[in-house]
Amino acid sequence: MAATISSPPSLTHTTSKRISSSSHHSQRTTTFFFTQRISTYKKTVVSSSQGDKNKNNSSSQAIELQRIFEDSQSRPRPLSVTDLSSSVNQGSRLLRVAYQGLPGAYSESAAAKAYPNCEAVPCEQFETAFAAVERWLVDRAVLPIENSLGGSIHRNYDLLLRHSLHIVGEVRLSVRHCLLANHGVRLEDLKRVLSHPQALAQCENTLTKLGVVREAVDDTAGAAQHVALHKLQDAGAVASSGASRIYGLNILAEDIQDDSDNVTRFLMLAREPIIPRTDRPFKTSIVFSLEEGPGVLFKALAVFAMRQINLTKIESRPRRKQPMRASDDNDNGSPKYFDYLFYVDFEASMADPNSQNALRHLEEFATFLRVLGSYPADNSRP
Ligand SMILES: O=C(O)C(=O)Cc1ccccc1
Repeated sequence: MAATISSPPSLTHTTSKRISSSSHHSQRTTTFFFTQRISTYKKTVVSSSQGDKNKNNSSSQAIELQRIFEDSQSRPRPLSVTDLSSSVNQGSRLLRVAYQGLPGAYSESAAAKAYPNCEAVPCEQFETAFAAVERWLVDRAVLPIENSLGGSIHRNYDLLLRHSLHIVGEVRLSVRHCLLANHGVRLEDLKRVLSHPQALAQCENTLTKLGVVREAVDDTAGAAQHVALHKLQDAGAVASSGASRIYGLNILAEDIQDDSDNVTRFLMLAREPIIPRTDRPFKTSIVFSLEEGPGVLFKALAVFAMRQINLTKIESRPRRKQPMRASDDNDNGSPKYFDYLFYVDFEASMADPNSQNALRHLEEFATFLRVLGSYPADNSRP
C-alpha cells in the first residue's frame, strides 16, 4: 500500500532549479525538501533553455531575473543553524520564545539555554504557546518532551502531531528540584505538596517519605506562586531555586529528585524548518504508522539498522482519530486492533543521502509518514 504523506511538512523527492543570487545562473539540484519550501522554489525557477531562446532580449531578461531575485529575497527565509546561535536577534528585535508556565519554570531555563539572549514569553497553556508561534506573536515555542526519570511526556507528543510546527532544536537540561514553603513553615507542617505532575513523579521517594498528598498543577513555578500568594501554611511546592527567589519562598530541601542525574529534554519549535546540514551532528524526528501484521515494526526499524543509523528514541502513541482498525480475518466488520503512531528520533541529518534513502524505504510500506524536524543535536553538558 502506498504511503500517505501529509503536508506540511512532508518529504518530497523533487528535481528543481535554483537561481544563485550571485551569478543569476540556474543550477539543477535533486534533493529531498519540505513541500512547503518547494512551492517557494517553483516560483523562482528560471530555466536555462528559456534563457538561450531569449538571447536577443538580454536586457529585459536581466530585468526579469532581477525582479525574480528580489521577489525571492522578500519571501520568508528558511531558518538556518545560525538562527540557533546565542546572538540571534531578528533585525533589531530579540528572538521571542514562548513557554508554558510562569517565570521560574524549567521551560524558561530551557529557552534561555537554547537562545541565551532571547525574550522568554510565559504562556498559560501549551496550546497558547503553539498558537503564539502560528500567529507570528513569537518566533519559537519550547516543549518538554522526555525526562530521564519520568519518561516521555505523552501529551506533548500528541501536540507535535496536532500542530504543524517544525522541530528546529533540542536542549537537555539538568533539573534540580527544591521543596519550597512560606517562611516559618517547617517540613513537619506540610500536609500537601503542589507541582507539575512530572516534577511530582521525579520526587516520588522524597514525597512518599514525607507522607504528603500530591497536588498536580500546570507548572512548577505556578505551584510556587500559588503557595506564596495564598500564604499557605500546610502546603509546599516542588520547584526550582529560581522560583524560590521570584516568589519569596524558603527552600526547605534541595535536590529532592529520586536521582541526582535528572535530565529533561526540551524541543524548540518554529513555523519554518531549518535547512539540515552535515557539518555537525544532527538528529531527525519522524512519526509514522504501519499496516497491522507480523514483523511490520521490525521491518520499519530495519530501514535504519541496515544503514547503520542509530535510533535514540522510539515512542508509540494511540492514533486518536483512528483508534481502532479492522482485522483482515475478521469478517463481521468489527474493529479489532488498536492503531498506533510511532515517534522515532535518529542520529542523522536529512541532508544525508543515507537518511533520505532510509525514509524513502520506509515510505514504501508506511501508511503515514511525517518528518517533524531535522536539527542540531544537543551534545553539551545538561
Ligand atoms: O513546570 C515546569 O517548570 C516545566 O517547565 C515543566 C517541567 C516539569 C518538570 C521537569 C521539567 C519540566
